[in-house]
Amino acid sequence: MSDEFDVIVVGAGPAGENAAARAARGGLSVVVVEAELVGGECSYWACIPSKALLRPVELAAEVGRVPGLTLGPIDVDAVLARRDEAVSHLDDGNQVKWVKGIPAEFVRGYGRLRGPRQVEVTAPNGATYLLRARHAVVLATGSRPVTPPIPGLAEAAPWTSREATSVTAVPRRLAVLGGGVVACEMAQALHGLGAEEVTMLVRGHSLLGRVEPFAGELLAASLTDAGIEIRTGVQVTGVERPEPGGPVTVHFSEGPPLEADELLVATGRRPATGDVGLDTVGLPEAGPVRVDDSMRATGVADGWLYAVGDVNGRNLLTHMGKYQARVCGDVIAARAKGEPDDLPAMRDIADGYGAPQVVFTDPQICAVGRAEAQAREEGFDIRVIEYDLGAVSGAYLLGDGYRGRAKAVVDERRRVLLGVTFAGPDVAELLHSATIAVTAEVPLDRLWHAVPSFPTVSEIWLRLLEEYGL
Ligand SMILES: Cc1cc2nc3c(=O)[nH]c(=O)nc-3n(C[C@H](O)[C@H](O)[C@H](O)COP(=O)(O)OP(=O)(O)OC[C@H]3O[C@@H](n4cnc5c(N)ncnc54)[C@H](O)[C@@H]3O)c2cc1C
Ligand SMILES: NC(=O)c1ccc[n+]([C@@H]2O[C@H](COP(=O)([O-])OP(=O)(O)OC[C@H]3O[C@@H](n4cnc5c(N)ncnc54)[C@H](O)[C@@H]3O)[C@@H](O)[C@H]2O)c1
Repeated sequence: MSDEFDVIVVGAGPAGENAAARAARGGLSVVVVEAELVGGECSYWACIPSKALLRPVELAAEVGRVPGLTLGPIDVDAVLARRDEAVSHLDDGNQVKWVKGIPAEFVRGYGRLRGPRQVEVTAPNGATYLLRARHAVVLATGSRPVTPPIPGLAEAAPWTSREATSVTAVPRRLAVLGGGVVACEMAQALHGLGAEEVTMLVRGHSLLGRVEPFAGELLAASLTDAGIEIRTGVQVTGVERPEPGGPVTVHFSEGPPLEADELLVATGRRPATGDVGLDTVGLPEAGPVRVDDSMRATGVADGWLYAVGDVNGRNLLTHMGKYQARVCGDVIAARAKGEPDDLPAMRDIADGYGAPQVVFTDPQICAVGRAEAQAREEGFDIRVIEYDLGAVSGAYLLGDGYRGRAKAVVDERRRVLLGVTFAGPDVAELLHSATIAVTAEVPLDRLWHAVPSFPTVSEIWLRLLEEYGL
């Protein structure tokens, strides 16, 4: 194998894979370096297994809302077996084949920058060798979970999202530290799969900090109704697990301690930059790799370094990492060939709009664009419209007691949408309509002519526009 390529991609999660594919499509030679499994966190320990665990729980909740259907107990072994299928039994053979077919060279090993355009790879057997890039190096190393510095926490061997998504025996008593996306999704999944006592320990006063407050409230009500305990405003002061594999005890600044069989720590993630040689190219070793809208790292002479996905800290979401990667691969190819590098598709615009995100709980929480508070902070002249999703015929027909709500933030000056949030069962597929409306800045008077079918949940669009006065 040659040691020189047009492009070196470090990290083969969804972002790295897509950057490599686009650069190769542009005619460049590419090598992909991956330390663990091609497909990254998303494929094996994050998006895919978590959704495989949540789906039966969500479906069970839906069945419970439709009179005439009787729900049997969930066959947990079958659910775990399907999860194992979904993560290809942690075998990335097919993904490696895919990378080779891009075409790209693939090497298994840990990559570190070693000065401009150079990456040192440490192979699984410990051998090291150097790769050189003629045009660009793309860092796509993802992120790692954060463990807060709580006395005794690290020693208590808590679960991260990896252990939670690869669960083989559901614990009877589960404590969950955090109130964000991972905490909510995994609390609901594991509770639905048999964890009898699930206690969420939330530092703040609401779930899902960044979304519209009503969405977090609806989700909290649903989790509580299902039997999950949510303790808000708690401060964890210490954790103990005297016997490895034995019960874990969580201590608080106030009130009695909590004993559980496992403790899941879901307190955010940080970009995986600690040990990738950023110091050798004059960048800070910690924190995200700052990039411009062509995904090129700022502060690097000659502009040969790029960063896509979680590692640049823009939006820690698979679809956003893949989008950035498409921009990045195309820009690198254009620059390498001396072609125009500023075509409309060659800049990251979507991250600035407010990335679309679905939280796959029951109810699902979907949002795109700016929430009301953010729009106000940014000084927009806004009007807010809200509507009860349960009052839409299509939603009513989905089941009894459908609880949901929608909210839209309108830029009054231009009469376009700045942001939309849906919370309710089965609303995930609605989100893309909102993403199009927000991204394309469709005037409300034009949106009025996008007639939703009857009786679908999409009629929420009609109701929101009527609320606005159309
Ligand atoms: C539990 C959970 C559920 C999630 N669910 C969703 C979801 O439903 N939808 C969604 O959009 N997002 C979800 N996310 C977020 C999503 O997983 C990430 O945004 C996504 O994986 C980021 O992709 P990436 O390619 O940047 O990084 P990763 O997927 O983390 O991949 C990075 C790759 O780089 C490799 N690597 C790291 N350092 C090196 C090195 N020095 N040399 C060689 N290789 C290296 C790693 O081994 C890894 O394979 C979830 C996250 C978690 C934790
Ligand atoms: N469906 C999805 O799209 C999906 C699912 C899971 C994860 N993700 C992505 O993965 C990333 C990581 O998710 P996450 O839930 O770990 O992070 P998060 O940022 O969503 O939530 C972190 C939570 O931990 C709390 N917290 C932080 N430090 C704490 C401390 N010291 N003590 C107590 N609580 C503390 C925060 O208040 C917050 O509630 C997110 O950015 C998310 O976008 C996406």
